[in-house]
Amino acid sequence: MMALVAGMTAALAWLLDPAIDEIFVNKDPTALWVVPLAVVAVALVKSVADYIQSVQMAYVGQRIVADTQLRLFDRFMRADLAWIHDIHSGRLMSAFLYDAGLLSEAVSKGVVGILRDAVSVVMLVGVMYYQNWQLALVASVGFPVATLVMRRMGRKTRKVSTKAQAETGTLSSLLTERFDGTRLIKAYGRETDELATVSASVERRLGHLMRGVRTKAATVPINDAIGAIAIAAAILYGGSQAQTTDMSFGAFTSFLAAMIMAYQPLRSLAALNNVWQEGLAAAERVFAMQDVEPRVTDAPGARDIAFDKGEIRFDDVRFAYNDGTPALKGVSFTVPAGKTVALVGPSGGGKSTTVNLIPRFYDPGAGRILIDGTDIREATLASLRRAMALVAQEATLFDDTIAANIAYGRPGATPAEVEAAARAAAAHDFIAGLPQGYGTVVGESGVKLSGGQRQRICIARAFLRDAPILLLDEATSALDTESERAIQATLRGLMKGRTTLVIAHRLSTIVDADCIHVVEGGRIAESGSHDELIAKGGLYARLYAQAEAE
Ligand SMILES: Nc1ncnc2c1ncn2[C@@H]1O[C@H](COP(=O)(O)OP(=O)(O)OP(=O)(O)O)[C@@H](O)[C@H]1O
Repeated sequence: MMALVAGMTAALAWLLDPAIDEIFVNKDPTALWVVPLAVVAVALVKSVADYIQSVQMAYVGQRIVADTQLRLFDRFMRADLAWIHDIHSGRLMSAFLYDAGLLSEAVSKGVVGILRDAVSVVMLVGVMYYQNWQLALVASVGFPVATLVMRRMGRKTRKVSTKAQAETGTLSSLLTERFDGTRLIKAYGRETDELATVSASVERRLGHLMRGVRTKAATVPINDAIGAIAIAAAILYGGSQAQTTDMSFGAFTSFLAAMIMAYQPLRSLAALNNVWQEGLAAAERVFAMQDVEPRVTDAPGARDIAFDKGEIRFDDVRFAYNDGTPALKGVSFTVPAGKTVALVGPSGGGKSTTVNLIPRFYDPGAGRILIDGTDIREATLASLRRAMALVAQEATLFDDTIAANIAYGRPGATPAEVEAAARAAAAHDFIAGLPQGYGTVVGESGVKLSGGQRQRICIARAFLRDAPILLLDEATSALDTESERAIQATLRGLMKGRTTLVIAHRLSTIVDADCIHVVEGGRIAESGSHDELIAKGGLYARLYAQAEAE
């Protein structure tokens, strides 16, 4: 298709020769009809080919965007938590939306356009050489200069585009955080300051983009100037030749037309080179993200293990986050099957870290974690995580129906099963009271529900998951005492018969636990039942007394 478009473009230029020589010089009456008809026919074929090519080009480009986005999303979903936390969400978003778009431009306009224009130029230059090779040689002096200009401009575009992308990442992070924190911003009256912060980033981005625009805008006029000089040289040389030799008027006009027509694709080649450079820079960034291999993966020879009892054993587990500061310095404890063990202790002691190691969100630096006597690294990630339900502090909901949110951990659950889980979580009554019942859409992150209602839906989700291990991360910390008591009752139902590891700040909620470990400074400082620990009069007793006083 590309060759057809280019061929037709060259054919139009070539047609000028017979047109002028036969019609105007020889006054041939047949040519008067044939040549215009040929022009129309050639133009028609070119138009149709142009249309098909445009659609094809756009499809190729958009397909690449879509495929890149899907590959990136798949990568992000499988990436390590540590990687996701290290990289700002804005960078992920801008790779997803901005870089993928640049890539598509580069392919749809860049690759295809560059090929098409290059073919056009070669064909038109062919016409020039065919008509008069000496003249063509004179006219070609502009090419090397134009190429040099293109290369310089391309490099500049690439540099500026990388800066603009970095700023796009910063801006999307800023925006996401500001939108999430609207309540905070309003409460502290910081709207004007936030506008200043965002506007600084928007202006910086505009600056980078404008530098790119100026480079791109300068490319074409510079090449035009070079082109004008080359055309002038051709006219000068051609004109002087015409005066001394027998070069026909038609041949010279055809030559000049080919030359002028060759400048159009040459101009766009220069512009396309910039698009291409931007695309290359975007491709580098996208591929760098795609190439990050997750470290938490199925070990070679990992098996699908059906953990049924769920006994959890930590065996001298040590762990440090990426920055190197140790978060766990040798933790050993056991959660017997079906029992409840609580982790308490001062903030930053390492409770959440301990819990995060069980589903292998991170892998320990040293030591082992065993479930039912098997090292969790011997199981596939899927089978390991199937054995547990997580009720986290944040009460994460997606903007979907209540039914879909409850069934998140068990897709394909029947409406009756969803309802049974909701009843067990004491959520059925409030859900039934909503106008759309289980079909109610909860809003972004569940904004349309109260904190307690969100928490109940998360508990219902865990009920439906029906896994032998239950990880509770301060599940009730966001609630008032009354809702907390109500939720505690439903949680007790959920914990029954399951191996439960619970993190709680409110010590009153874990008095019944079979065993309590006090985690401090990455170590277990004390262990025992509530009564034992109170009797001991150590850290737990002090924390408990403090909590009571509040
Ligand atoms: N993603 C992270 N990257 C680096 N360091 C971290 C990260 N998460 C936690 N830490 C550090 O690890 C230590 C243990 O944190 P952890 O969240 O496990 O404590 P915690 O006992 O759960 O605290 P809290 O009760 O306040 O939630 C802290 O010193 C914390 O600063």
